[in-house]
Amino acid sequence: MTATETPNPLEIRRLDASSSQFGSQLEQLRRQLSPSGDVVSPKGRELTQRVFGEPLLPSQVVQRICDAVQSEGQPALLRFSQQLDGAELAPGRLRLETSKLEEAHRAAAPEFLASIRRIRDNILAFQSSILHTNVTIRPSDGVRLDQRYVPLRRIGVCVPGGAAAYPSTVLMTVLPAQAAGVEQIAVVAPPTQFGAYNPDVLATCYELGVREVYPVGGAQAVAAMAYGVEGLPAVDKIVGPGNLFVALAKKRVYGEVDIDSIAGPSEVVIVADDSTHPAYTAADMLAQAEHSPGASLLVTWDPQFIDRVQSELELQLAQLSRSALTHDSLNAFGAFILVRDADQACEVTDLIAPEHLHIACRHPRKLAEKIRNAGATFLGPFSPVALGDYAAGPSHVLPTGGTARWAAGLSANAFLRSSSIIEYSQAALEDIAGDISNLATKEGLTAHRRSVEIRTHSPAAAEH
Ligand SMILES: NC(=O)c1ccc[n+]([C@@H]2O[C@H](COP(=O)([O-])OP(=O)(O)OC[C@H]3O[C@@H](n4cnc5c(N)ncnc54)[C@H](O)[C@@H]3O)[C@@H](O)[C@H]2O)c1
Ligand SMILES: N[C@H](CO)Cc1c[nH]c[nH+]1
Ligand SMILES: [Zn+2]
Repeated sequence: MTATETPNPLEIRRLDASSSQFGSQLEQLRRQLSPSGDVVSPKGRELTQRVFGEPLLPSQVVQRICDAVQSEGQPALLRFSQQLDGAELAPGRLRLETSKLEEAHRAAAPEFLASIRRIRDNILAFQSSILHTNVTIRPSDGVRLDQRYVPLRRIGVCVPGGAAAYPSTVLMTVLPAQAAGVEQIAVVAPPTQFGAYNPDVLATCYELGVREVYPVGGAQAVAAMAYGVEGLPAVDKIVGPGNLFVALAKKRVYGEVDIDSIAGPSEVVIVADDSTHPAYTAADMLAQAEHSPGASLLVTWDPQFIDRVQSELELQLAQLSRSALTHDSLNAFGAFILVRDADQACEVTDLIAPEHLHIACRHPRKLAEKIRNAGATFLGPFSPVALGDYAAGPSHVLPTGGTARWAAGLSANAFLRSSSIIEYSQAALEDIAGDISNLATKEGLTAHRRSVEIRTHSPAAAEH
């Protein structure tokens, strides 16, 4: 920016719960964050027009891409990588050579690798301790029931690479999978300096023992992992975050494969009062907005606190390396929400169902108990979201866009499939045979009834 240019003012929307328009304003905000919002930036619209020759919605773009990759395979994957990411990938070998990963690892700074190893230990300690374990019960004589957990065989991980590089996402996806015992892990990241060509991403993959890295991103990478293409065998489950196109593609391929959740653009609701420093709250809002896009919503019952945070935001923004992106993200997706009191703050938070909830007010744990819907909750002034993003142990891959109402964050348990085992003795079957007959008769399924009676009331049964 030159000295004569003035920056756009920071104009974060202000919502007031006492206003008659509050309901519709909040609804509009929720729609904007939702993955079914189907809203894309002007730049994105331009790209769509150029590639597809018409102004399609993101969901229509994703449908075109997934259909083409499913029917044509690798040629469609390469074509979209060229058209959307400007990448000229060779048809012969899609997967990055292991030597590239090894090189990045060798060149990595020892302090970086030391941090990766310490964080790995934190994540593995947490993820291993929450793993489901097999359950056996013997509710009566001759009856044994088991719930058995088996790791998935092969999974695919999306690592974003559009606006920032995410070695932390490699840690937060691969380690839970490894804690669960998954053997085959394929990582996809866009063919960019922030994605599959990022030395930190590659060094982290190598450090964790990942050897399958593919320089593809967006909906085309998700479709390739779901359907399988030459050089990239299909996976059983796709996990990891991404932009709207990645999120919509995961939604679309669900059923062909499993997915973790819709982990789209990052968001935080901060419930705060004057017991926390406004500089902390501003820093937390900026941290989320710098994901670009990233939504930062402050919910408070203290109007002066909002003004103090606004001043802090202006001060701190000027010092950030990603200042312009962060500024635009705050203007587009940020909000100050003034509520009546702590109870209304909980109601509003539950309606938004944010990916991250940071409660930075008095008695945070008490408030947390009143809120049902949040991907991950951070309590008190010294638990910023960045702690969970990078180091604490729970995965930072969390449900976004209101999906925390029903979805959970990624964890080692997401890589386990459960199945039940049922074993009865003849005497135990005889005990329950009458009930089965009654229900089977009601359903008119006489062959079902007979399959039990033949074991309990027949000459064959008498032989046992
Ligand atoms: N929820 C979480 O756990 C979590 C973790 C890390 C990051 N994030 C979020 O993930 C997002 C990552 O975004 P990103 O920018 O890095 O992108 P990304 O790497 O997820 O996707 C980039 C790809 O999208 C495709 N694409 C871009 N514009 C397109 C268009 N107009 N049409 C079709 N395809 C298009 C391109 O192929 C590109 O390679 C951020 O919003 C960040 O907040 C979320
Ligand atoms: N806040 C993102 C979604 O939870 C994760 C992340 C990675 N790096 C920094 N932050
Ligand atoms: Zn973050």
